[in-house]
Parts: sequence; C-alpha cells; structure tokens
Amino acid sequence: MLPDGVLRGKTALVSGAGSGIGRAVSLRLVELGASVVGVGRRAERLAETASLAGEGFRYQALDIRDRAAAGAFVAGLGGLDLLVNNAGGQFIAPASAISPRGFAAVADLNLTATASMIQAAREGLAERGGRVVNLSLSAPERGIPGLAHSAAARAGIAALTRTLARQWPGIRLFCLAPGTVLTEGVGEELPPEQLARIVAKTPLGRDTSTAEVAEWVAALGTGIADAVSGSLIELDGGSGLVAAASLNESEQA
Ligand SMILES: CCC/C=C/C(=O)SCCNC(=O)CCNC(=O)[C@H](O)C(C)(C)COP(=O)([O-])OP(=O)([O-])OC[C@H]1O[C@@H](n2cnc3c(N)ncnc32)[C@H](O)[C@@H]1OP(=O)([O-])[O-]
Ligand SMILES: NC(=O)C1=CN([C@@H]2O[C@H](COP(=O)(O)OP(=O)(O)OC[C@H]3O[C@@H](n4cnc5c(N)ncnc54)[C@H](OP(=O)(O)O)[C@@H]3O)[C@@H](O)[C@H]2O)C=CC1
Repeated sequence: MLPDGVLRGKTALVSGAGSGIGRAVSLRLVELGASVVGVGRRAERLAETASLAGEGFRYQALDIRDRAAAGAFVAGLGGLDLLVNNAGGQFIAPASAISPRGFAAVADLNLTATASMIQAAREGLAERGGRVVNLSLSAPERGIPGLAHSAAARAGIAALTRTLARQWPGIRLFCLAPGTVLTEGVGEELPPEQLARIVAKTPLGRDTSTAEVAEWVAALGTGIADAVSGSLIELDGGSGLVAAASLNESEQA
C-alpha cells in the first residue's frame, strides 16, 4: 500500500514492540525503511521481534511506568520522527470490582506513563516535526462496560492528544483506536466465543488485523497525514457507531 522506502531516514520509538500490534507496527516501519527502537518489559519478546525485523530494529527492556528510566532513555534518543505509544492494557472487571489500586494501576499505564513518554520525547520530536500515535480503544467516550478504568484513561489520552495538538503545532498527534484485533494479548483476556460475538456485532462484521493497524500507524508517519492533528481515528469495523462492546456478562455491576 505505502510506497517502498517511504520512511527511509526516519527514526521511530515503539512501546510494547515485543508482541501483537506493537510487533506488527515495528516490522512494517522497518520494512518501509525506518530505524525502529522497541521497548517493553520482556527482553525475550523484544529479541523475537528483532530476529524477525533484522537490521533496522534495536530494543531496550523498559517499564514505561518507571518514569526516571523511561524519561532518560527517551531523551537520550535525541531526534525522533515518530513515537508510537502502543504499550497498554487492563484487566476486564465490573466497575464495582475495581479496587482503588486496580484503577490506579490501569490509569498509570494507559494515561500517566503514556503522557510522560510524550513529554520526554517532546524536544526530540519538535526538532524534526515529528508525530505521536497513541493506541487507544474504540469509543472510549461512549463508555465500555468491563473497562471503566481503561476507558477513563484512554478518554484522558484522547483529550491530551487534542490539547497538545493545539499547544504544540510543531508536532502532530493522533489517537488510533482499533476495535477488536485478535492478538495473543486479547485472547488472554476474552474467550474466542465472546470475541466472535463482539466482532459479529460490528456493522462491518469483522475484526481489524494487526497489519491494518500497522499500515495506519505508518501512514500517520508520512506526509499523507500532514493536514491532520489531534484526531481520534477509529479502526473498529464501525463498532463505535452503534455502541461500544460490553465486555461484562452483565452491564450493571
Ligand atoms: C475487545 C477488547 C479491547 C481491548 C483489548 C486489549 O487491550 S488487548 C491487550 C490485553 N493485554 C492486557 O491488557 C495486559 C494484561 N494486563 C496487565 O498486564 C495488568 O492488568 C496491568 C498492567 C494493567 C496492571 O498490572 P500491575 O502489575 O500494575 O497490577 P497488580 O497485579 O500489581 O495489581 C494492581 C491492582 O489491580 C488489581 N487487579 C489485577 N487484576 C485484576 C482483576 N482481573 N480483577 C480485579 N482486580 C484486578 C489487583 O487486585 C490490585 O489491586 P489490590 O488487590 O491491591 O486492591
Ligand atoms: N487487541 C485488541 O483488540 C486491542 C488492543 N488495543 C490496545 O493496543 C495495544 C496493543 O495491544 P495488543 O498487541 O493486542 O496486546 P499485547 O498485550 O500483546 O500488547 C501490550 C504490549 O505492551 C507492553 N507493555 C505492557 N505494560 C508495559 C509497561 N509497563 N512498560 C512497557 N511495556 C509494557 C507489553 O509487553 P511486556 O509485557 O513485555 O512489557 C506488550 O508488548 C494496547 O494498548 C491495547 O490495549 C486497543 C484496542 C483493541
């Protein structure tokens, strides 16, 4: 789809590069010519991505919630063309079963640590007219039963994305919100029958592939996206138009 070599000379940082969407994004960016730095907590998963990517990908084991280490690492990279905040996740639970610590853990990963990554990369991105792509959830503002903590955090990132798009016009920022992407990670959270039911309810009756997410991330790193900033782009088969999926058996808990 995108022309060969369109990202040649560009440097990208991808969090959560050792699995699922983050791995697919990293491989595609390298294929299009970018130099990619991948981070995540598990070095062995990052090493697997490196063996698939070959030259053009290097990695560092890093917990993005460790503000000091993450900040120093990101700032040490210098000029950056693309920051992909893909590391994220949550546990599925009724709102009434989410303890304050559970809420804080999910908010920390998906909101505060992600915001710190953007802050740490700001100078390096500004030098190069860089871009930030924040992976989000489809329709967080419409509410997602089962994901009260994560929906709140991702709605926060959407608001941050819009605010920074106004305050930092030298950097373009986007939220990219897949609906259901059948990764190992989502498979650990939900059984296949429930995932199939969620997918069947989308207007397009389909899931989103990791390759499709990767192509959008790559496109947002090119001139195609020059006229856009602050937007939430939903790659969700239209599911957010009808209602965000409920991940709890009962919506009232
Ligand atoms: C269609 C779907 C769309 C979405 C797709 C995807 O995102 S795909 C990606 C899919 N992959 C993922 O999302 C990644 C998987 N998720 C994770 O890695 C982790 O949940 C985490 C990083 C979000 C938090 O990790 P952490 O190490 O910081 O947390 P910790 O272990 O230290 O616990 C802190 C608090 O949380 C509480 N708590 C924990 N679990 C549950 C539960 N099930 N129930 C209730 N509560 C739970 C725990 O009890 C404790 O509170 P307490 O008892 O002290 O009051
Ligand atoms: N799959 C889906 O249907 C959807 C996914 N998303 C979002 O897309 C993103 C990728 O999801 P997916 O690939 O499916 O799932 P994964 O669970 O495979 O991806 C999450 C990645 O984040 C990394 N990560 C988690 N916590 C941290 C941390 N504290 N510091 C650094 N890295 C961390 C994990 O690596 P490690 O454990 O080694 O640190 C892992 O590589 C997530 O934000 C997810 O919520 C959004 C909508 C739908």
